[in-house]
Amino acid sequence: MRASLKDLENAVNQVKLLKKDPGNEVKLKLYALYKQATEGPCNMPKPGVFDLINKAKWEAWNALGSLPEETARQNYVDLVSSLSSSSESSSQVKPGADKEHAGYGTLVVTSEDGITKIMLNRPTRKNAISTQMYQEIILALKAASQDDSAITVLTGNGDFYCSGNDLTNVTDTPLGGIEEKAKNSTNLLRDFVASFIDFPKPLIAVVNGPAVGIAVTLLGLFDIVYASDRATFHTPFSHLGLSPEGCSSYTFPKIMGPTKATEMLTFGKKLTAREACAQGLVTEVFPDATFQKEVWTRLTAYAKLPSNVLRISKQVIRNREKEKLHSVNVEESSIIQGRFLSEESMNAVMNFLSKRAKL
Ligand SMILES: CCCC/C=C/CC(=O)SCCNC(=O)CCNC(=O)[C@H](O)C(C)(C)COP(=O)(O)OP(=O)(O)OC[C@H]1O[C@@H](n2cnc3c(N)ncnc32)[C@H](O)[C@@H]1OP(=O)(O)O
Repeated sequence: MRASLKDLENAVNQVKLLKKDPGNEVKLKLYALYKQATEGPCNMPKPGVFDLINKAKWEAWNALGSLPEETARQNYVDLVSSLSSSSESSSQVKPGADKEHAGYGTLVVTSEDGITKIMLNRPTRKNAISTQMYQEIILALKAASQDDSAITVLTGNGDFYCSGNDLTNVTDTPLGGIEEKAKNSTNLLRDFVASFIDFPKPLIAVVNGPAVGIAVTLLGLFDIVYASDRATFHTPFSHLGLSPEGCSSYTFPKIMGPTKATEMLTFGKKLTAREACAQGLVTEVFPDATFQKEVWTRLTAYAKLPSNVLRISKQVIRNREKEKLHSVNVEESSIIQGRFLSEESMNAVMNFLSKRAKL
């Protein structure tokens, strides 16, 4: 039986529920099949050469030629069905599933032995931070700040800690266009960073693998940073036409001195875990083979200390910097808003999306 309009509608809803991001190529295919199924052959003028995202969409749709609408509908439904079954059968590690907090799509949040663990859970995208993940981290930090755990840990699932901002975040441009997108992204970035500045209890980063971009800059706002010796620390802002964020323009020079900070933030020098430790960004490095065991043993012992005094000590150490950090965050966010709209930044993102560039 051929797929009906109702089947198409159901498949569109199913796409929103996929547990795994299907990747840009599949998303383009879905876009093209949907347009073909609902509007017939491509009827849009070809976008200009710099409008790379719309050009990619146009090309995908146009490539379907005169494929009949019913066939496109069927192909769309079949493609979604294959994505749904592979997403259901994918077995991601979900430690502590019995203590898991429900309601997160991009994170696994667990509380056990006085520790709330927020684990970035997009391992097939190297834990890149999607818009949804930014929002969920804000919510998870808010919940953790009010729960009865003594400490909170941020870590990554899979071989990466986090590959930074998800570069496909720019592709869902709202009706207000790219300016509105830049404004929304900047507001989200500002609120996201603010939730780290304001976090009231000890916040520990368990850096299980490479860290990129905003995942690195934020480390200056953590109270302890433990790293596997496999981890690397890379802030390729200039390569991406972007400026420093996460309060790093203030915290990095304080932590490592202005010249080392410049090598990282301006020139994109990638540090090994041992180099990052020597520069004070990382607290301690562990061999990867024993990383999880050693770190969790230590954290479990720390979490047994009286939780009120842990909060108070953190606040004594950090509070006098808070106002300054908020003003740095506002300033950095406003500068990066302009960078998002720059040709340098747009070209870098497009090069990544069209697979011409990788770090
Ligand atoms: C809204 C606030 C904005 C705040 C601004 C923040 C600034 C930053 O965070 S800048 C840093 C941005 N991040 C990057 O530039 C990293 C881009 N990724 C890479 O260069 C590479 O993927 C990697 C070096 C991280 C890993 O390379 P590797 O060969 O090991 O793996 P891949 O095959 O490339 O990755 C698997 C899969 O994941 C996708 N992916 C990885 N990182 C990102 C990302 N940051 N955004 C979007 N997608 C990412 C990658 O494309 C692969 O996808 P496919 O399987 O579909 O090819």
